[in-house]
Amino acid sequence: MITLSKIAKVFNTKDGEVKAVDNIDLTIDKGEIFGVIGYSGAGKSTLIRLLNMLEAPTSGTVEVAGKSMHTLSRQKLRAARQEIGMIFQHFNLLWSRTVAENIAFPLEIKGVSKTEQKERVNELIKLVGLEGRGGSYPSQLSGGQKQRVGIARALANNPQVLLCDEATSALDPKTTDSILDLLVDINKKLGLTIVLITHEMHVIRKICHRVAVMESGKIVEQGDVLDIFRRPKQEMTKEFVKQVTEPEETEEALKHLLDKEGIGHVLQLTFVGGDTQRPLITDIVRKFDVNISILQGKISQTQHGSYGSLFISLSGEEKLITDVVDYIKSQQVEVEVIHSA
Ligand SMILES: Nc1ncnc2c1ncn2[C@@H]1O[C@H](COP(=O)(O)OP(=O)(O)OP(=O)(O)O)[C@@H](O)[C@H]1O
Repeated sequence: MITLSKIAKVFNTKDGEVKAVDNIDLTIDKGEIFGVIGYSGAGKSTLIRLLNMLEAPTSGTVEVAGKSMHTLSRQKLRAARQEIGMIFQHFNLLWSRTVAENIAFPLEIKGVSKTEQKERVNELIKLVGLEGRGGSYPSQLSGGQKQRVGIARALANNPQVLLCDEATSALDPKTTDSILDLLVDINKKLGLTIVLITHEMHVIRKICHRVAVMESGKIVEQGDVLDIFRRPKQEMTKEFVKQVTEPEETEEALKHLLDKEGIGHVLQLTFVGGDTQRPLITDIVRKFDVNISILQGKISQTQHGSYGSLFISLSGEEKLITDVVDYIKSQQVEVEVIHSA
């Protein structure tokens, strides 16, 4: 659905050139929810804006839904953009228009008849769960409801691609989850390809199929979300994965435990997919003469299955500990000794 080849965007500023996007190649499949994660300044906004030509590339090519976006005339670009909806962090609604009028706006521009507009707006209001709010003004809505209007408006022209620019960053965690659920629902119902940018790994974990990690204008790592969780390679990726698997409290709690006398060996086990339901700890206790204490554990759900990490402490003879570690490895569960007694 989307192919970027050797795409670059250089801004000329008073202080010299800024390479916001630096020679990126990227392919996104039809029907996929693809996430781009990175810290502030990594180039995510510029990258997503290159997809609908809100930014023109300095070099490289952009293909979206079969069109070479970078070659289109202004008029053709306007038509091509109807295949690409976009939603924003601060919603970008028209404050003097009602919900229904906001959603109808792209249809008006396209010259759709009033009757058809009304029908389509009603469908969209239903799709995003805003029944009964068509006559309200944006100022009368909560943040989550405003984003629902943004989504309905972005879908008005039946696009093939939806771009989400930090769409949940202004929302509280519960509202974020309800908007993410809506995006998954729309992706499934309409087969829509979704590209989102975020600085929160929670967003990636919850809805994305694949993810690219961006740093200084480049993609430093990309892959299936579950694989990236299982084996992050780059330091930057490891940091983002930790946001979800080892939040600050876990780190603090572990630090506290590791400082204690007689904590023994501390192992971090990582389970993926069906592994999370296996009675591995029971197996270890039955097979080996060791004592196990469970220190911390967490299972997270991704679009492609579950992912969990468990911290345990083991006490027993040195040789036995090695045997336990080998046994865990033989069960295809990732294990790392993070503290030796
Ligand atoms: N219009 C512009 N003119 C000059 N420099 C720009 C422009 N837009 C972005 N940049 C620069 O390009 C780099 C990437 O910015 P970009 O906004 O794409 O990053 P980001 O990852 O989206 O960060 P944020 O989440 O903070 O927006 C930054 O160094 C930024 O200062």
